[in-house]
Amino acid sequence: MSRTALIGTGVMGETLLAGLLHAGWAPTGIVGADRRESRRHELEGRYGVKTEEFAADAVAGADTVILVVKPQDVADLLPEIAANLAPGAVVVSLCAGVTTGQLEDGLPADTPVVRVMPNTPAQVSEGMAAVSAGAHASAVDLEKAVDIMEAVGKAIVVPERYQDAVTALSGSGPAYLFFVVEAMIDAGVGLGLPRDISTALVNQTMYGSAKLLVESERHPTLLREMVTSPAGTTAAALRHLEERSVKAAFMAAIEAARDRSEELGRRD
Ligand SMILES: NC(=O)C1=CN([C@@H]2O[C@H](COP(=O)(O)OP(=O)(O)OC[C@H]3O[C@@H](n4cnc5c(N)ncnc54)[C@H](OP(=O)(O)O)[C@@H]3O)[C@@H](O)[C@H]2O)C=CC1
Ligand SMILES: O=C(O)[C@@H]1CCC=N1
Repeated sequence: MSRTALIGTGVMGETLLAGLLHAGWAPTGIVGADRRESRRHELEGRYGVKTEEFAADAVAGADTVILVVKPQDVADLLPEIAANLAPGAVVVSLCAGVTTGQLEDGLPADTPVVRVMPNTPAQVSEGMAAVSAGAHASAVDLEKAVDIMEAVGKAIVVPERYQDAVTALSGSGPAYLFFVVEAMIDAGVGLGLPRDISTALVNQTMYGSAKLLVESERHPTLLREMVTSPAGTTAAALRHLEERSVKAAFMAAIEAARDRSEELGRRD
């Protein structure tokens, strides 16, 4: 029976764990590693998976090892798992900025490594992941990572040189949209709406707009123009956003995220 080790069970690790189980993966085939005892009990109780305190114990006998620790923790983790990695095991890293080359350098020679950038909508099976093969990963190894991510949403294969941009766009992307949602809810409250009513209006507007964008397959500019009546309310609002260079601010913000991803990849 195949065994998957999940190293790091914080926000993204738990998202993936829950998504895989929801997609029908057997809990007996997954072992999680978490250093905190209370967290291990929580995960075992909630998901029925086995857990280990030490990553080295979790990877022993695993054919797939998924790394979901903070990028800053990767350097300490690699020697720990390298010693116990089964021959031929694939290492799938979801860690922002960390390159396949850095991972390969810290793992036994020829270890197949796949770099993935997921996002949190995977919690509701609507994730978007980009997947890139390392130097020793075969097509089968790459497909294994794609299968894992397709269990919790969509996945595309991209050249690794795109990964920092992907991280900035779809990895961090949900946070930008939630930021816009927060701003709109606060604006509604500012206009005198009760917060629960403002929240219901904005949440469904966000959901409906996303669905319309995807299902209609129309360009967002067209969809925006459909809302913007001549000399109407939307035109008045959009003029304010343009005067305040909101699009440029988004571009600069996403460039900053890309730069930070590159910087995380330069850490020792
Ligand atoms: N959150 C997101 O939306 C996304 C996150 N990612 C990536 O996922 C990774 C995790 O992020 P996130 O889940 O947000 O962070 P969290 O801090 O929530 O989770 C990381 C977890 O890893 C644990 N950990 C660290 N070292 C070890 C170890 N040696 N053995 C076992 N567990 C360990 C941490 O434990 P402890 O608390 O004890 O340190 C923590 O529980 C990052 O690399 C991030 O770039 C990628 C895309 C999206
Ligand atoms: O903020 C971060 O660094 C991680 C990577 C992408 C989303 N969250």
